[in-house]
Parts: sequence; structure tokens; C-alpha cells
Amino acid sequence: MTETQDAPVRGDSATLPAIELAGVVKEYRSHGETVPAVRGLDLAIGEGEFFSLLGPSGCGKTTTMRMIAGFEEPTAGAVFLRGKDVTAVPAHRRDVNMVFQSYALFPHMSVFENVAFGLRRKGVERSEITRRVGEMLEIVDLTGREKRRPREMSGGQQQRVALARALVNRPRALLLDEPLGALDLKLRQHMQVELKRIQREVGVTFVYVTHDQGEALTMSDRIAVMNDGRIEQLGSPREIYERPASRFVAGFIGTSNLLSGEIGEVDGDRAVIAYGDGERIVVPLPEGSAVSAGERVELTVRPEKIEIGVEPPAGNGSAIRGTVGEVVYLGTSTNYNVVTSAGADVVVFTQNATSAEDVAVRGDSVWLSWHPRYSYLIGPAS
Ligand SMILES: Nc1ncnc2c1ncn2[C@@H]1O[C@H](COP(=O)(O)OP(=O)(O)OP(=O)(O)O)[C@@H](O)[C@H]1O
Repeated sequence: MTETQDAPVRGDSATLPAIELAGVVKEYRSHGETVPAVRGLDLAIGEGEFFSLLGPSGCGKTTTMRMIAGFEEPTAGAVFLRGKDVTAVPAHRRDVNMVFQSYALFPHMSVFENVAFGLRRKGVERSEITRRVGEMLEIVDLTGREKRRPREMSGGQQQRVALARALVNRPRALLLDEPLGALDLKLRQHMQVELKRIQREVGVTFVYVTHDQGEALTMSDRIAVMNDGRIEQLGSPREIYERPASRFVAGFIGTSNLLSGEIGEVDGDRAVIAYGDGERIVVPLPEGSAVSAGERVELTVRPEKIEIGVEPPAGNGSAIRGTVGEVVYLGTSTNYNVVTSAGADVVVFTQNATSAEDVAVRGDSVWLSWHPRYSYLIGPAS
């Protein structure tokens, strides 16, 4: 695929994002009705970034990807590749390649021929084709399999052929739509690590669509969490996991505990929530937050941040009481399900690093405690 030369460029191309969406809206027409798929996206993806669009089925990930590729035209807004407005440029003239879950390899061609296909079509010289295909097969760890047919290879190997076939054209960006969806769990986890390595080696911008939060956390530099055609949160895996910005993100990424209570007192950059019967939860207040005493709020805390014990904890962090329900021993960790004094279900993960003994058993009264920095206010209680 060739880069468009005729589109206007905005700004200095060295500092421009690889991909930019500005006010992008997509509505489909189906049986006389309008289906809103993307409701106004503003997004900039950096050069060489591994960027994931993550969200549940139907949230608009594939539509967004297809608009970047040029397979769908936005209803409103613009798509830029390296500062060039490509909104009206057809897919084959955009400098991006796409890899699908179904691989779409040519079954009658060898691995070598599959990878060489695009270069041959472009009329690249034979010795150059041999060199570039060889180099690519080495990167995807398939040297020596040149003569095989796709059906003689495993799913993971076929996916790597598809990757090599897309990357050999040296696209500016590679768009991957659930590329590991057809693989079993173990192979998928192996391929996640492989994909990240390959991306680092070739330095190409990857845009990755997935509904699997573990996959997005493992590979991405940044993740856009999408819900109902909008971006709910955009940030590094750590930011999104540690500081979910909404109830949706907290629930979608990993396991998270939702608690609610009434603000008792606001003390500078933190608030103390009165909980249950004289217990407390301390929450840091985000800058500019305007909560006041008496307001009911909702907050989240991750299971691995909570300590569980039978004695009241020392210190002045969050400390609430509960009763232990199910205790699940998982080898490296134990999960405790606890019902708090205010009736909320809380999950606690403890690492079994030093002790083989469970801290508490079903029916025990326990204290749950955590440092103030691990509570995140996510809005008014519903
Ligand atoms: N060609 C189409 N015609 C009408 N509606 C469509 C079309 N393609 C997608 N949609 C609708 O647009 C919305 C977004 O679809 P999209 O495929 O982008 O979601 P997704 O997040 O990629 O989902 P999945 O993970 O299931 O692939 C959905 O409501 C879907 O039903």
C-alpha cells in the first residue's frame, strides 16, 4: 500500500502523531434506522506506540479500526495519518496494513509465497524479496518453514505468517483486530509476549483491538477503554488498572470492589467516609474535586491492596469490618470473600509468600484495611 502524497499535511511531520482521530462519529443505517457505533472520538496515537482499543462487544472498536484503515467512512470528523487528512483516501492508498483473526492466508501458497505476495505485486526485485521475506520470517521465528503450506502449521504459526505478510510491506501502522481470538489460552498468552517483542523489534505503530483486558494490559503502551461508542478512559495499563476513572472501567478491568458511604469530613486533599458502625474509609480527593460533608459517594479498591486480619489495624488508613464467606486457596494466593458491616461484598487477594496458613476461615469476624492511596473516588453513589 502506498502513502498518499496529495493530502494536506498539518504541522511538523516529525512530531505528529502516527494516527489521529478528530471528532469522529460513525452511524450505520440498518433497516431504516440509525445505529450509532462511534459517538465522537478524539484520539492521538504516537509513532511506534502499541495502542489498544479495549471494550465489550459492540462498543465500537472494530468500527474505529475500520475507519483508520479506510474500510469505513466516518459520518463526521476526520482521520489523519502523520498529519495528513486521509478521511477521503481509499484503504489501498493508506499506509496501514490490517491483520485479522482469520489470518486470511492463501492456502495453496507456501509460507514464503504468502509473505512475498505484496512485494511481488509491487514489483520489488527478486533478490530484495528473498532478503526481506527472510528477514521477516526470522523476526517472527519461522526461519526454515518457508516451504510449508498454511494447513501444515499450527494456529500460532499461521498467525505469525499473517503478521510477517503484513509487516514485510513496512507499513507505517499495523492494525490488528482480535488477532489471537482463535487460539487456545496457552498459545494466546505465548503469542502476546511474541507480538510485543516483534512490535519492539520492528518499531511499527500497532493498533490492537481486543475485548480481553488481560491481553491489553500485557502488551499495550496505552489503552483506550471504550464503552458505547465513547472512550471512557485513556492511559497506560498501570494508570487504568490503578486509577480507574469510572465505575465501568473499574468493573471491566480486573476485579474491583465498589463501596459507598457518606463523606464525614473533608480534610485538605482527602476525605474521610464514615462506614458501617464507626469504621472509616479514607479517600484522596482528585484535584479540583468539590465533594462536601454529607454527600454519598462511590469508591473503588483493588482486591490485592486490602489486608485482612482478625485484629483492628494500627494507623489511620481505611479500616472496615466484615465477616468471611468463601475462602478459595489458589496455591500462590488465597481469595477471601467478605461481607462488610454495611452489607457490601468485597474480594481480598492475599499472596501466600511466607505463610501456608489461612489468615481467617469462613464465619470469622475480620478487619479489612488499606492505605488511603488505594481508594479511588469514582463519583456520587447511585
Ligand atoms: N455494518 C453495520 N451495519 C449496522 N450496524 C453495525 C454495522 N457494523 C457494526 N454495527 C453496529 O455498530 C456497533 C459497534 O460495532 P463494532 O463492530 O464496532 O463493535 P466492536 O466493539 O468491535 O464489537 P465486537 O467486539 O463484538 O467485534 C454495534 O452496535 C454494531 O451492532
